Amino acid sequence: MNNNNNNSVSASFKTNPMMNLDHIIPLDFKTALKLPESHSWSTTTSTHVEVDAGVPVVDLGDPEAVTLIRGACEKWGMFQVTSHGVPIKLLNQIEFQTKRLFGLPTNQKLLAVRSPEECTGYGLPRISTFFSKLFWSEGFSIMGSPLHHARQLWPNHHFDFCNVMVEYQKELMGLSERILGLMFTSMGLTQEDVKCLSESKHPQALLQLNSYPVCPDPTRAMGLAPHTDSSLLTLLYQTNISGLQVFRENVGWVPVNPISGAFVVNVGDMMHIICNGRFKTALHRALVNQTHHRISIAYFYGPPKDVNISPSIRLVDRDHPILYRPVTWKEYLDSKATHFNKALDFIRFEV
Ligand SMILES: O=C(O)CCC(=O)C(=O)O
Ligand SMILES: [Fe+2]
Repeated sequence: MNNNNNNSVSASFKTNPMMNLDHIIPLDFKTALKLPESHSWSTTTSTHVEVDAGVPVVDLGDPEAVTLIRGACEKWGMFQVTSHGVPIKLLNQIEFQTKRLFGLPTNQKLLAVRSPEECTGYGLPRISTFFSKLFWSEGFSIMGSPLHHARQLWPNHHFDFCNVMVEYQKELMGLSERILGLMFTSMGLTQEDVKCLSESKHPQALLQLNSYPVCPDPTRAMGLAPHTDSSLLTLLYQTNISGLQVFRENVGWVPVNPISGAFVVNVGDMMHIICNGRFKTALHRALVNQTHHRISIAYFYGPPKDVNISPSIRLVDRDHPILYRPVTWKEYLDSKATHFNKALDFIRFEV
């Protein structure tokens, strides 16, 4: 990934006037025996419904995979994927390195804190700025090589961490492209129909390591508040501890139970725009628990920064009027950094 890409996304966060350090520096969770007022949410997080069928699981080796993907994206905006080809050894390595990072003492993690101007490094999730209460979580964001921050954490022992993070991003870029292709095929779109992406040389991606420490009062705490991802698609590896939930209209919050070695695939806002709303963008959140430290690893795959993204004309007709005006990912991220979950409304045509 080149530095240009890096700069363009960080610029979106740089211009966000709401950034302040309270919303960047996480609590020292280990010393908190009680949930502090600053982290106590009035909305209860314990309500969830059980549904007969959960988020669909798609085996990429299944001849029906394309059909299953379409159904899942239309109904849920999410599915879990197995037989994806990413080596289990790499998944174990990234889990190990992520736990190694978050297991460091707080004062050491703060050596790699993200500055208000940047989008990489250690800190609270960026969406914290939109809420008066703080999240029970911490994160570490990476674009390309994490060398700069990793060196601050481990001056002499950062090589394994960096190698695993770089290798993981390479693998997940390949898998993202493959799944994106299957999504387009499932809607009958060819390369020609999504030229803006197929001609592009520089897709952008961000790797986000998330940590949800053991929490003294999980029913009043929030790991990560409800949001949609701004990406084309997100590949989430949630290891074996549950906490992720997806919202379904007329149903409520549905737990997304971990499947060993599987990725959760989220349809992001950019994909929702390209397919003129046919695929849902997944509204999801993460809850915390009292017994297990949970980690997750999110890989956000997006379009090149300055290519106009708009609904494919193949998916626009009398029954499906065009929903969104063209927008670049750069523009959209700026808007999301100001309007958060309302950003799609700002580019939606009046009907
Ligand atoms: O930790 C999870 O399960 C969800 C993480 C997530 O949604 C994100 O990083 O955007
Ligand atoms: Fe997310």
